[in-house]
Amino acid sequence: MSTTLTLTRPDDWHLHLRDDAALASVAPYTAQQFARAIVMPNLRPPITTAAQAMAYRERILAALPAGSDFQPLMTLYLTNNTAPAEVAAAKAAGVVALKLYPAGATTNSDAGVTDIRKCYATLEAMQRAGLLLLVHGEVTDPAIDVFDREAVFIDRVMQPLRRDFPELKVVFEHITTKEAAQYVSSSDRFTAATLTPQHLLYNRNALFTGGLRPHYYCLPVLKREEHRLALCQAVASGSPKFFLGTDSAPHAAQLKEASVCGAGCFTALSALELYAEAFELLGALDKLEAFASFNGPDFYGLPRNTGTVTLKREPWTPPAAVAFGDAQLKPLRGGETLNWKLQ
Ligand SMILES: NC(=O)N[C@@H](CC(=O)O)C(=O)O
Ligand SMILES: [Zn+2]
Ligand SMILES: [Zn+2]
Repeated sequence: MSTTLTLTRPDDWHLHLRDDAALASVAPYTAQQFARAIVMPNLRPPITTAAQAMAYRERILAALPAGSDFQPLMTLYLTNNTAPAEVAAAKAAGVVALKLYPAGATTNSDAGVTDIRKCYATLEAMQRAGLLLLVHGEVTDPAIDVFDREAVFIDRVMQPLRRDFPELKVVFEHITTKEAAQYVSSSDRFTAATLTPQHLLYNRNALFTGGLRPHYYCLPVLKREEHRLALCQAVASGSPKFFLGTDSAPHAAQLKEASVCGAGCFTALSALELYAEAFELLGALDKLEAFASFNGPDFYGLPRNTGTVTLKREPWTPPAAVAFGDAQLKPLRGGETLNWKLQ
């Protein structure tokens, strides 16, 4: 049994950093674990222009600890009205991707896309410019069961999108089902997926263990065990189409522990430790480095990082709560023992 794991410095390809005091509270955790992160644009109001993305980037850099070399990779929030000209401006500003939120699908998605066909000219411009499309892959049709919304999204949105823009690079974010794992596995080189630690570690029972557990509630919601197993198989296969994206999504504890609980799990504080636990349970620790450090940059067409990080088998307990601006934030597995520790 190995007691030390050394990896090329990893990146987080799906992250929520929020803004203002919340940003200042959470950015240091990610900067400690990762060299780069894809920063989601679902602020209020959303980041929809290159100029807003550049200003947000400056606020992120200002929130980092002195001496940190962490690099935020910026994204725009795709709307029905995103102009093709904004794609050119985004490209020039170093923005790497646009994010598709079906309107109403998740946290801060009300400004999202109501019909993907309204975005076709913009998607065409992205395909030409080489900007990626990142997708929250759930339909919002209230007639579709919440647990089926990802699978139905594949038929209704993903298939037509892939047919109409075959060379647009698409990341199916935070996949949660065997249907999505299968779809991405059998797709061509223009499609990939991110996986969160919670969807590799837990099935939907975690939401109901001894009572309702709001800190395990995120979207897409945790699924049945057969789906978790399919996700585990996908990452254990070593396929380069799957890579690390925590979807760490901080919400103040008082808003999680409320009659209406916001969707999102905060995992940035111990992300690598949680992934190491998942890969160890799978007997696939040898696949962790490619998942965390190679597959993402290779798909995005960015250089791999240099330098390494080390995880040690060393039991520790992350704090049950940390500061989140003036509020509190409860990390997933806070107050519980983890077996791996980032050095
Ligand atoms: N994953 C979540 O449950 N929440 C995310 C939004 C998202 O990634 O869908 C958030 O911004 O809070
Ligand atoms: Zn999402
Ligand atoms: Zn997210």
